[in-house]
Amino acid sequence: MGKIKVGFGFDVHQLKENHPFVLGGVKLEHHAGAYGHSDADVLLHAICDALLGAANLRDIGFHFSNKDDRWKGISSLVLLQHVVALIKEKGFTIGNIDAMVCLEAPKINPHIPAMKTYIAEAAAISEEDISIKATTNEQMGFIGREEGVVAYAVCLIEKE
Ligand SMILES: Nc1ccn([C@@H]2O[C@H](COP(=O)(O)O)[C@@H](O)[C@H]2O)c(=O)n1
Ligand SMILES: C[C@@]1(CO)OP(=O)(O)OP(=O)(O)OC[C@H]1O
Repeated sequence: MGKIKVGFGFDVHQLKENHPFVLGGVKLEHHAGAYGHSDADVLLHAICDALLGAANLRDIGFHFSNKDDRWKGISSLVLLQHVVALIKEKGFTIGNIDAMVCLEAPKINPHIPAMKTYIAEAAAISEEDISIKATTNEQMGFIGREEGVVAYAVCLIEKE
C-alpha cells in the first residue's frame, strides 16, 4: 500500500478599500480587496500551506519570502504551480483539496466554478478533486466587520 499524507493550511489577509481582490485566481468586483506582498490570494495561500504541510516542506513564507521582490505582486497561481512542483519532486500526487473561505462580502458562490478551473489548471488535477466552500462570520469580529478575510484548507497527497 502507498503512503497517504494529510495537510492543513490557514491564511488571513487584511481587506483595504479600493484594492484589487483576487480569490482563487478570480478577480472579484468589490469595494475592497485583500492586501499583501503577493496578490494576497488567501484561498490559494491556504491551499499551498496544506500541500506543503502534507509533504513536510515547511510553509509558504519559507519558500516565498515577503522580503523577496521576485514575489511582489505575483499571482498566487504561480506560487501554487511552484508548490505542486515541490511536492512532485518528493514523489507525491494530490488526492484532493477541500477549502473554506470566511468572508462577509461579497458572496463568492457564483465564482467558485471559475476558481476551481484556475486551481485545477495550476495544480494539474481534476476539478472533481477540488472543493471550495464559503461562510460569512455572521457579522462578528474582524471578518464580520469586513476588515479581513480568512481561508482554511485540507488536502490529501499520496505516493506509491
Ligand atoms: N462570502 C460568502 C459567504 C457565504 N457564501 C454562501 O452563503 C451561504 C450562507 O452563508 P452564511 O454565513 O450566512 O451561513 C454559505 O453557505 C455559502 O454558500 C458565499 O457564497 N460567499
Ligand atoms: C505569499 C507571500 C510572498 O509574496 O506574501 P503575502 O502575499 O503577504 O502572503 P502571506 O500569506 O502573508 O505569506 C507568504 C508570503 O511570503
